[in-house]
Amino acid sequence: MSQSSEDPKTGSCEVCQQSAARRCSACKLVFYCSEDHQKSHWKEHKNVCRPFEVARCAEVGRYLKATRDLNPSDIIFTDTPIVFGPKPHRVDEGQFPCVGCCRLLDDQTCHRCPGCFWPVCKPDCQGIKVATLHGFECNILRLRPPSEAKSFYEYYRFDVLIILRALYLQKTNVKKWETMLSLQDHLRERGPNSKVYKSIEEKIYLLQQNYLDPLRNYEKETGQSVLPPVTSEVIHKIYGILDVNATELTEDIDGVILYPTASLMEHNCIPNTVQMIDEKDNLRVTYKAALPIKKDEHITTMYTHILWGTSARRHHLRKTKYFTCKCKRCQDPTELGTYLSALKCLGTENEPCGGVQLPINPTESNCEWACNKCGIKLPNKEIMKFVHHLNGEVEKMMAKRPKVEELEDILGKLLKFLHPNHYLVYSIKHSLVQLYGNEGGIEASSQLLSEKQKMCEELIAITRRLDPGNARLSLYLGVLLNELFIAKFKLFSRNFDAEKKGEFSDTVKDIENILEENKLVLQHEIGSTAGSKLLEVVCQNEAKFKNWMDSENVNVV
Ligand SMILES: C[S@@+](CC[C@H](N)C(=O)[O-])C[C@H]1O[C@@H](n2cnc3c(N)ncnc32)[C@H](O)[C@@H]1O
Repeated sequence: MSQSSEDPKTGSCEVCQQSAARRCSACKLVFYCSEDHQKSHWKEHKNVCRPFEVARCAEVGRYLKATRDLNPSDIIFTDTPIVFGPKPHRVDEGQFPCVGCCRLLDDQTCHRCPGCFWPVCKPDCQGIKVATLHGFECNILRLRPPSEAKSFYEYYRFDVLIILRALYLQKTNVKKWETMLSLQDHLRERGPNSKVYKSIEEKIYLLQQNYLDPLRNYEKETGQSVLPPVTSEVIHKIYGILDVNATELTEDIDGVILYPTASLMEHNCIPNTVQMIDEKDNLRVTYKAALPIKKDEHITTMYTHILWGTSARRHHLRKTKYFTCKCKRCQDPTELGTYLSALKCLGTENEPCGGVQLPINPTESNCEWACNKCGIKLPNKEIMKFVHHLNGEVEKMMAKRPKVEELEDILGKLLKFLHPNHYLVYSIKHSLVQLYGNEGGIEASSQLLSEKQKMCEELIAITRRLDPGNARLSLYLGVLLNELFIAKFKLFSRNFDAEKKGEFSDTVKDIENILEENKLVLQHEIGSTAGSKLLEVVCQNEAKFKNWMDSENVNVV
């Protein structure tokens, strides 16, 4: 039941294996040679066919609802992109995308597309020639009249390219064009008085002046029709649709992808699906159940950052997706018992009482915070200002690839004010565990390894609570499990006494379980470069561990 990058038109009949052109219209994954064979196979196929339907409610609009019980790892659907391209937001400095494949580049003296001279990762980048990627827009970009020298980022406005790609759908795939226009655009919230409207107007002006007007002149001169006429309202709509629905790629590829079915999924801060994008299969996405999903339950995904605290997540969702989230995590001041946003209570006159400050009602913007021990209250504004300041300090530090001492220094400062599970503390500790024992080529002390092990275990516990189905944090968890393995294996091999082999069987089992769990967790990341690299490392570590066991003659049944 595998699908190739372009959905095949024929296959072999599920019943008689003859060549077949009739496809199941629900899942589009299986073929039949005749109606009779399709009908006779339905009793069996219905158990694996598309397990959801599109439903609608006043609160959320359209959403996906399970039509049968689903178990973790069950495939819910796969989707191919409607459109893919550079992010629709301006790049002002730093890295910029290759116009062929959106891989990030940082050297302005990079290779150039021979047609339009825009930056590419390599002269033969696959995307340059693909019509729906750079192929079509290249013809338009090269019509731009020579202009006075502008700075690199002012000239190469990567943010408008995705609109040209979307407009091209009118010519290449009317069905995709119509599907795109049927998606939620939130134009009401993005009206003329909004901040976003003004920035889109600026983009439309640029698009018109530099690309669409020269194109219209070209069409007049040659009598060819390249693109149907388009109004600025339609361009506003497309930007709205992209901002509300598109999936962002953030690793080494820096683009956005709009998928048809995935765009109908509802948000939840505890998502019950995992999204797997296959870079090697034309960015096909597969959604699998991450948690058990009962028939009639909503099938959900995550639009924001799972490691952000409630206030930051809700702010992001309000500003970019125009709704307020009311999920279980958002309503719980402790965020599922993780205390991810909690501050230490400084009590009165900076005399700590040992309690923690938590929002009284986190779904109410501007809610007061109160200590869970002494009850002292603080205004939301004060807390937000303080956390914002600390966040700035952390971002500044992380931008310069800090060393262990610098990370420990900022961690010490954060821990004076924040709960040890606070998300800023989590991010510093996540970096620290990767450096402990790996810096400077010096053999780590057993004390440092024990510290590393303890930190990994604490972070793993938080990660599991936040993301019980490994829907979003599998790479984070994979890194932690790998560092935990390193610490435990080093400590074990140091303390190992060949005379007392039997006493170590629990430790061996424990280490084997960590490796096994990590291989399962990283299955979710197999389509990403970082995930597949880490999986390779885990497999190498497993081989090292087995070799060591063999060399020491340790046999645990
Ligand atoms: C990607 S679209 C999802 C499909 C959309 N409901 C529709 O009818 O086209 C995102 C939009 O759905 C709505 N939405 C998604 N999750 C929601 C939630 N948990 N609560 C309220 N609205 C939600 C918001 O309007 C959001 O901007």
